[in-house]
Amino acid sequence: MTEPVLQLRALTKSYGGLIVTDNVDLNVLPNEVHALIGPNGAGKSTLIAQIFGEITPDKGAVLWCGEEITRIPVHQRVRKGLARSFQVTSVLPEFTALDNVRLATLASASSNPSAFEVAAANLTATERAQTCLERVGLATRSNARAEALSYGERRHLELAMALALEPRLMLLDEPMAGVGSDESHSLTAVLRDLRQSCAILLVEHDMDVVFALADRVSVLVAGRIVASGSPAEVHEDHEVKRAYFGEEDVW
Ligand SMILES: Nc1ncnc2c1ncn2[C@@H]1O[C@H](COP(=O)(O)OP(=O)(O)OP(=O)(O)O)[C@@H](O)[C@H]1O
Repeated sequence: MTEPVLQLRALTKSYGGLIVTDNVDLNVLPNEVHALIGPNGAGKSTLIAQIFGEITPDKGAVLWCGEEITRIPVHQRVRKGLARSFQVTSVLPEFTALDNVRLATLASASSNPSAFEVAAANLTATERAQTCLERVGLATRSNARAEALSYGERRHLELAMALALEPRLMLLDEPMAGVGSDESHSLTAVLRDLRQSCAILLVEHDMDVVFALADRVSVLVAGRIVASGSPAEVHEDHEVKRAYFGEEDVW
């Protein structure tokens, strides 16, 4: 059986009396797109932050390829191959698209390099950055300053920056938020291509995107996973319809 790249075991997090993540079990297999859906306030972003290491869970475990990483810092997770798409605000506006991606590659570089390693890394970083920009369809914009890119192009740039880390799993929290329908189609195509390189845990409200991309879907309601399965199975799940959508089928 294929070993999951990521496993969550009974992950639990509360704020005061509010249980935001309630005994969550979830796994992501290599090269699958696993969508995490749920209504506003269900706890999706809090779960992603616990996986990435920005928030420490109260109980439970995060396993990376079978190894427990529940309490290790973010940068160590990144070195292991976990990436989170950068927010638009983390793009450096006065730097070119290429330099933004080159900088992202440094996050996975050695922390104490020799001069030879620095020179080699520089060359490799440029080549790697160019390849990443090509993968997301931004090759012709590599020398444009990030501030000159459209909002949709910047979202593509964030993906290129995450890809530069050569991740085994990419965490994407609402990558389509705020983009128009043309850009949404183009980002969907990019994500479909990316899964050849890595697994994706995708938080997304747009069900067309979820159905176009996901191999599996897990549904989070009030901090609990209420269903998990193929998109078709989840679509037919009565508890999902009741808890998430009311009785109406809005898909
Ligand atoms: N630091 C915090 N302190 C107190 N409550 C918090 C904190 N962070 C999140 N919450 C609460 O936890 C719940 C889940 O929030 P979260 O942002 O994870 O939900 P979400 O599913 O990502 O929502 P959305 O789809 O709207 O982004 C919400 O009720 C939120 O108000």
